[in-house]
Amino acid sequence: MIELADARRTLLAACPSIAPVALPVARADRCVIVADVVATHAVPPFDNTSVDGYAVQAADTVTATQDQPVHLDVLGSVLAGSVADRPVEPGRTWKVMTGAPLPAGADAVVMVERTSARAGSQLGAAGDQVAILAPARSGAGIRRAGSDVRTGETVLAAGTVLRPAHLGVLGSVGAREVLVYRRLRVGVLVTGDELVTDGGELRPGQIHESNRAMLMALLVRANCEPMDLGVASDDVADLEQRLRHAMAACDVIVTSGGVSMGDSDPVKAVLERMGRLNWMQVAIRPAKPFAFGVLDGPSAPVLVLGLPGNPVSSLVSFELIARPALRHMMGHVEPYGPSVLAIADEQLGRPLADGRTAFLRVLSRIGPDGRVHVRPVTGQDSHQLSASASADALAEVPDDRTVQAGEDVLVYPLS
Ligand SMILES: Nc1nc2c(c(=O)[nH]1)N[C@H]1C(S)=C(S)[C@@H](COP(=O)(O)OP(=O)(O)OC[C@H]3O[C@@H](n4cnc5c(N)ncnc54)[C@H](O)[C@@H]3O)O[C@H]1N2
Ligand code: MOO
Repeated sequence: MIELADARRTLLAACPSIAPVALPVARADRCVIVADVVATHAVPPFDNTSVDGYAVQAADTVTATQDQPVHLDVLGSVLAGSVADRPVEPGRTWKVMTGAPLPAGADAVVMVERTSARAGSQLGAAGDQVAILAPARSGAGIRRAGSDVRTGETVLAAGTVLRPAHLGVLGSVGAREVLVYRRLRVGVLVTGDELVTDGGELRPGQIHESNRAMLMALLVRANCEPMDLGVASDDVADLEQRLRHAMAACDVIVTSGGVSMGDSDPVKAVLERMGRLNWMQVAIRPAKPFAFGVLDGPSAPVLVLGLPGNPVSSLVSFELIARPALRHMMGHVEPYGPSVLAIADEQLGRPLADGRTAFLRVLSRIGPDGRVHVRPVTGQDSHQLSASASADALAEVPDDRTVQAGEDVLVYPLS
């Protein structure tokens, strides 16, 4: 058996690289950017007002009180998107709306609530007078040019995993497209003669298929574009035909089933004929068997990831081995998910010492101490998917020990 860390290292080293692509900003969420993004202009591009109010010279307002307001002549109104056509001079003011350019000559904006003109009032035409009820500090109510982003500043560094606010930042500096590692197109092929996909009556020996929808959803959550390759029967010709079709359309093919020691595993037979595959026995429970290889696709190399068929094994294999490889190909500097040091609320035992690190499915909660607490779900066998579905994390329990209630344990949130 091979340790998980070694299996992951070997796999990551074998992953083909993917050419970057320029995506419209609105379609780039969760992608990793390839190069630094440098602002070609300042944000905001000009001094502007942060409130609805009156742009003034602060010196004019020093004596203003509720009882003895300062009266200023209104030059007109400036809306966001328009510009004042003359400066503010002593005794004068422009009514300004949030985001409007600060008129020249003004050094403060008095909120409309601190004037005799209440919010929503129409007062703001040239010739009106407004009463200022409180003094304004110089600089109040003003957002300076470049106070968010300076010209020439690196707003996003290469390697950033884009989140919604980053897309906003790209918009704010005028970027329409961004160079990213693109989402991988990943074909999902489940295998097994016993699998029924149409929800119909089960004949003796048959079971309903469960892994395809699960793996496709896991891929979406990993920011990939899954492609359903259907269910291959244990017929070699059918399988080969499906795989060849997939190689033309996909960057990666994920298979489920047929990677253990079974006599008639067609996946093994076909993949071995198409390229060199690495068959691994990873020292983890579940998800021991795993296969991978790089096939010569018609236009580019195609990575094949062979997950075990047992549904829980498939899930755990994806989380611990396949997803890091996909993330690596999509430019993630940190391909592995986050871990949390949690407290075991119950004993996290293992049925037998078999040289494999157990990844028990656990349910987490935040305790009154503010820390993450976990307890195992009931049903830890690799066919007991319904039990695992109620878990939200994997707890790592080394082969040679049991984690006692109250002890710390490393956990990995599930997708
Ligand atoms: N002699 C040995 N036998 C097994 C070993 C071993 O080391 N020596 N390893 C076991 C482990 S661990 C696992 S995990 C499984 C992996 O088996 P395969 O990847 O070859 O998967 P299959 O044999 O095709 O299926 C296993 C099991 O899962 C069911 N299955 C498969 N695909 C689906 C699906 N899409 N939906 C629902 N259920 C599925 C299948 O019917 C089998 O019951 O091997 C052990 N054996
Ligand atoms: O690795 Mo298997 O997943 O133990 O059942």
